[in-house]
Amino acid sequence: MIKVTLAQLNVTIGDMDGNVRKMIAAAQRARDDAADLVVFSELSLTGYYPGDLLDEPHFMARVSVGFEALLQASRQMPTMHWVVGLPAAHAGPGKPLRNVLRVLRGGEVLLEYAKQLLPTYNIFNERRHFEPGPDVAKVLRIGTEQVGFLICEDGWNDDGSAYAVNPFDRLRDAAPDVVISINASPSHIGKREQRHQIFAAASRRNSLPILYVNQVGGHDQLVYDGASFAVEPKAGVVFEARRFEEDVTTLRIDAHGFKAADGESLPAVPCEGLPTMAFYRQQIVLGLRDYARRCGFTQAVVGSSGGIDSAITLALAAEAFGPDRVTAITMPSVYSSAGSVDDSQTLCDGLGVRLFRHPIADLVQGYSAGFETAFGAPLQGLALENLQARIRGTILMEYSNTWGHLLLTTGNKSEMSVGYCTLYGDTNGGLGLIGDLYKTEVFALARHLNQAADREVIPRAILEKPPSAELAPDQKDTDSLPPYEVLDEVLKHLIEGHGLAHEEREQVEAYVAQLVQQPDGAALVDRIRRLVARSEYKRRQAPPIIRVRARAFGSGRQMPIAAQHF
Ligand SMILES: Nc1ncnc2c1ncn2[C@@H]1O[C@H](COP(=O)(O)OP(=O)(O)OC[C@H]2O[C@@H]([n+]3cccc(C(=O)O)c3)[C@H](O)[C@@H]2O)[C@@H](O)[C@H]1O
Ligand SMILES: Nc1ncnc2c1ncn2[C@@H]1O[C@H](COP(=O)(O)OP(=O)(O)OP(=O)(O)O)[C@@H](O)[C@H]1O
Ligand SMILES: NC(=O)CC[C@H](N)C(=O)O
Repeated sequence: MIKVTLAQLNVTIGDMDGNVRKMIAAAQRARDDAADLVVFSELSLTGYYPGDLLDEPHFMARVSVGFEALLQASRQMPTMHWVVGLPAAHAGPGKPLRNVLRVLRGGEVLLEYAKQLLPTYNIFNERRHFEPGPDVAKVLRIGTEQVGFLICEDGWNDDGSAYAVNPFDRLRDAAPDVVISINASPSHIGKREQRHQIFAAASRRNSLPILYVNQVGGHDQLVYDGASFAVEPKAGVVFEARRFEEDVTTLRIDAHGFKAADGESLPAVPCEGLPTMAFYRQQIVLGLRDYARRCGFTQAVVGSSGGIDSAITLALAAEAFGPDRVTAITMPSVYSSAGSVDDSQTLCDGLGVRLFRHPIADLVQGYSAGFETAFGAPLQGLALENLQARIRGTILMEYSNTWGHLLLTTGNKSEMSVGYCTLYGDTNGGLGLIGDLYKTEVFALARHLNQAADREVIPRAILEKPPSAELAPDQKDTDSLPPYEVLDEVLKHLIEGHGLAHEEREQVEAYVAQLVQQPDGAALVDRIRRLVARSEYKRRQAPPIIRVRARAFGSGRQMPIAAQHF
């Protein structure tokens, strides 16, 4: 029997000093639990993923200093093994670095294993910096057990579908008693269940118990949900760590599998994860909190239109920062409905968020007059519509500059897909919270927030009004776009592809198949396809958004702009 402590930590990319402090604190807890080893996540020393910081000599010099500090700390706890992840120099041909795991004890490195399968798809880009490790299993005796090692993607090819190499093959030959897998696995809807399924299958096929340790926390657009777990060949997933939080937990491993630190059996792990909207909420709140914390923001500002997008953005910001740290600004123009101000007031009163009023009619008039004087033509049509959005965007940026608030942009995935937003206007901002949610999902999230709180967090008037940009008289989104129920299904078909879970994919494909049978249905799909392609330039200039789906705009969908898309 050995005791192992999984250290699911929220490390910060590049903060080697802070990460080492966190790792040492977790190791001390492991020592207090009399653990034989403490396991940290993939690239735990640097945080995942450092990107081109890996090319900076200063960065790698700080990695060396941090690693020395870990070695030094391991001398103070001489009987315990530390499993740490870091980038390490590679002397052979190819890239100068490898993504490695080292086992330390008493100030010595007992083993080094280099990641073999380097993900370079979707949001991952590891082959840009790392050379793959050789197809060799590394196993070490720790106490009574033989322990084998894997790093994240190494465990994702046991069905042989993605790479020529399957690291499980060599590992199975080496026949360890248990496998430690260190990971940095970002979450999106369905990801936890996908991990369980892949690792339960690999555990069964190879007859190997596996302990899977993930990092937790938000890093730019990605959120890591933690949810580290243990899986046994026969029983499947037998343990799960906390989700969206740090967790340092000690388990026992023996010939019969995993047990709690005191030898008791572990509570059952539910198969089902969080319902979709509860998941979105937690993912976004953690993503925002960590983004703001790491960038030094303690307050946020949002333009409040009385519409659903700004309402949900304000509600999530109030949850992440606390309502007293969030400012809303309502900026009515001559086209704004009375509801835009009144509903904003009701919303902000309910949230406990301060609402400022800054009408823009005079500014619009002043700009228009200046334009006409200078150029001899009036501002009209789309240019006049966009001017309102840009004046609002400028006021929000000036507020942000003056008081140091993070401006949250409110675009959802439906409008970002088709470019239904004004550049340098409502796209202004530092971070988008709902940019990976389709408009129909924004409504569903609002209903979820109300249900969960058992009150109208999002007032009924906001939930029930037809979406409108209110930039022209009696304007409705449906004047320019198909109803969101239709648009969203077509967009999922065009954008999400294999990122959709099986059931949702079937639903979407069936919907689109029947739509194209309708008169004008095929033309509508074509029109939407063109809108998506043509608005790539807007998405390239848009702020980062928090990813909740497998295929989010940003690094996960790298499309050319000046190109023929179909
Ligand atoms: N490929 C390309 N690369 C770089 N720039 C490109 C470009 N194609 C056009 N452009 C430029 O982009 C600009 C046009 O884009 P932009 O100024 O944004 O304006 P535009 O896309 O023409 O109009 C904004 C649309 O969004 C709608 N809207 C606005 C605000 C809020 C909401 C809402 O409900 O949320 C909806 C509005 O009703 C209108 O349909 C022009 O300067 C054009 O030259
Ligand atoms: N009258 C307004 N006062 C303050 N901000 C506004 C106003 N109108 C628009 N905005 C800002 O611009 C964003 C885009 O708003 P718009 O109403 O044009 O479209 P939307 O995508 O339907 O958003 P929402 O559902 O929040 O209304 C809003 O979310 C809000 O941040
Ligand atoms: N860091 C990694 O290797 C992550 C890749 C892996 N397939 C995941 O998303 O979990």
